[in-house]
Amino acid sequence: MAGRRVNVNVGVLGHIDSGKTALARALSTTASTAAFDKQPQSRERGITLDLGFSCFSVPLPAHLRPAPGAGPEPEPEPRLQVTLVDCPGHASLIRTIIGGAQIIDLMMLVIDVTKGMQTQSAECLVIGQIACQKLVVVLNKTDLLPEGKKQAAIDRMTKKMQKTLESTKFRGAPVIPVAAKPGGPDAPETEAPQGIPELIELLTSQISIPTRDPSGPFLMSVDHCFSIKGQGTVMTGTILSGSVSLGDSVEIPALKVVRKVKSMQMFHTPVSSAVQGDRLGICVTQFDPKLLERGLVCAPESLHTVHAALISVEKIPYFRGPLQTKAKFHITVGHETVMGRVMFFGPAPDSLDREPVLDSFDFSREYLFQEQYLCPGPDPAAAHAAKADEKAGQVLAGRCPQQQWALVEFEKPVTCPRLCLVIGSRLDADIHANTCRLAFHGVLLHGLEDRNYAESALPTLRVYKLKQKHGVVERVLDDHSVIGRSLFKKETNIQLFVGLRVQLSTGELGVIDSAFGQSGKFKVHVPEKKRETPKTSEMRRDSPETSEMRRDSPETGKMRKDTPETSQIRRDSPETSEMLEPCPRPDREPPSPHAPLRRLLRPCPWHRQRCQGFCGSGLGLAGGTHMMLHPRGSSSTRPPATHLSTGGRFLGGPAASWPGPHLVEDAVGGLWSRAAQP
Ligand SMILES: Nc1nc2c(ncn2[C@@H]2O[C@H](COP(=O)(O)OP(=O)(O)OP(=O)(O)O)[C@@H](O)[C@H]2O)c(=O)[nH]1
Repeated sequence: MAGRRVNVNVGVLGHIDSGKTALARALSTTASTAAFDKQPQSRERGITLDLGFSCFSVPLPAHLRPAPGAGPEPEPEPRLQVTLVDCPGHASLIRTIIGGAQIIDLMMLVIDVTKGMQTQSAECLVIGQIACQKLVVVLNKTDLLPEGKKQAAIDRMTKKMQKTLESTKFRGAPVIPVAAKPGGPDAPETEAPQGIPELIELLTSQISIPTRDPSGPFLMSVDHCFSIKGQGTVMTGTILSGSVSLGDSVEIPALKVVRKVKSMQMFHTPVSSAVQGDRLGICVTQFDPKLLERGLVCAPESLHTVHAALISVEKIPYFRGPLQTKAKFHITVGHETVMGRVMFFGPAPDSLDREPVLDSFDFSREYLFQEQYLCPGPDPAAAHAAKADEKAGQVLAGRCPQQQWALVEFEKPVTCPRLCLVIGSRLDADIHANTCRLAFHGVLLHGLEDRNYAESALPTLRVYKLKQKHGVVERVLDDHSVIGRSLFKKETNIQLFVGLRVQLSTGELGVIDSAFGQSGKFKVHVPEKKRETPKTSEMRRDSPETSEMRRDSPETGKMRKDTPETSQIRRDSPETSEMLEPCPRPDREPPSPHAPLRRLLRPCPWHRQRCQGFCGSGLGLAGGTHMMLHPRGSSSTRPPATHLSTGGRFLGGPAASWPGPHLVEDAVGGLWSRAAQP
């Protein structure tokens, strides 16, 4: 058995034909069964079709040796084994590239020096940013540069690459020139590669050994599977977590098959155990290799097969266009890529600034449904996204939350570990279009294993839509109460809304106290003392100004139906944000926030058939108002817009910040509505 070597995985990524395989070949001393385009199809087509693995080893550099006295006694001649993961460059093989990038510790981005950054080099850089911590840029084919101008051309390209990296997390990464196969394909094999010792020196200086953890469940990503006569079936791959020893039982979860480990090898050398980060071949018996091309092998029952997942999501800035709810993407989860449909959602408005949590999903929190992923900054997609959500009434006052999530529903179940990387892409996009096909990335926070998750799990997901409607203050009863109307129909059971918050256009917050009469009117309690003003009567429903506005404004009617205009107004109104603050009403606790509302929610159009209203939109309260139609800063002499908002729970501004002293006639409502239960 071989002694332990320190193994690191270095990915070789780049545009097609940049010379990745030639470079891996020039660097390697040992090839695995799947290296250097050994597949007959690869040779026929002259391109890499699958991940290729090969390795070289060097004396363990001083900076990687444990300090004297720290850790176990070092071996007499410890070595660093660098496993090269040669990824395909062809655009159609991006899912293989994504799979390869997830098992590497350092990425070599190979650039054809005569061409510079090309489309797939850029995609590889994006993948590297998501999956990898360190980068070395290799400028290949320097032999093709004219002799007299070689150095100047290399310097120019080095500068260009450094500039490209400036806006990435790899800022300041080293750039090195080489010629992996001087003279090209027709050059004699005796033609020595150039710059390889320098590259090896650079790589060893850049490598840092990630903390390897032998504890935790064993998980290995398998990239090749083949049989050896008289021995059994060999699965080769990289250990993603835990460790494995001879005689252990391992499961192939996609097939629900458990087998015992008969023998193991690392680059042709038998070993008795292996840990996280090691490149390994596991031999088992009685398993047909045709059943598994690539996938996962794990400790029995340590992985889950999921039909949908809740993921933390981040848009890839280079992806053009919006990320829309209901859109389908190619979703890569670990080493599997399947089609999936997404629904985006963000934090409730009162927790926009919460720090992102990337290791769990909190079902006890409330979330805000989003028509689209919200982009910060001057991204063109940002404006688009904001508009769509504005239309849908999902306005966060122009703010972008710290974290956004998505529910991904897979077209077929995927087997994956918890907290694994997820990448969403548009692999059907034209590969010649020179655009980034990678749309978003994230972490799988919670997998939904039940096939009937729509009925069993989704109702516990508290995703809401923000809705609003306008109402009218009909008359003032006393300093602390008013009678409102036009929020409810005659037949509505107003009792269900008692305790919900309303906000007046002048800023006072109130709470629905009770029904008033039989015609859908209601009594509002306003804790803050309102100021009597002659304006009150002027602003009554029967004031000519008011009725005129009502008649003439088509928007008014539309607002009542929660149309785009409604949210437009929310955004333009200074009061909007106040509606979203916690409500001061220490003397009275809100009722159970959502239970009474559920009956009144209508199903989300998306889930109508699926889960009978999983993210159903709520109904708004209150009727329309002419005041709402005046944008902020309007020169109109009319009073400011009036808001009467209600919520599934109390949302309002602290008492000290309540603005206006007036109680006015008209109102706008808002509702932070709860997803309906089926
Ligand atoms: N002149 C010259 N040609 C090179 C060099 N390196 C590679 N090539 C040639 O470039 C072509 C592509 O090389 P590969 O190593 O197959 O490129 P690749 O990036 O692995 O290709 P894919 O994996 O299919 O994307 C081959 O014809 C190589 O002989 C080099 O340093 N100089």
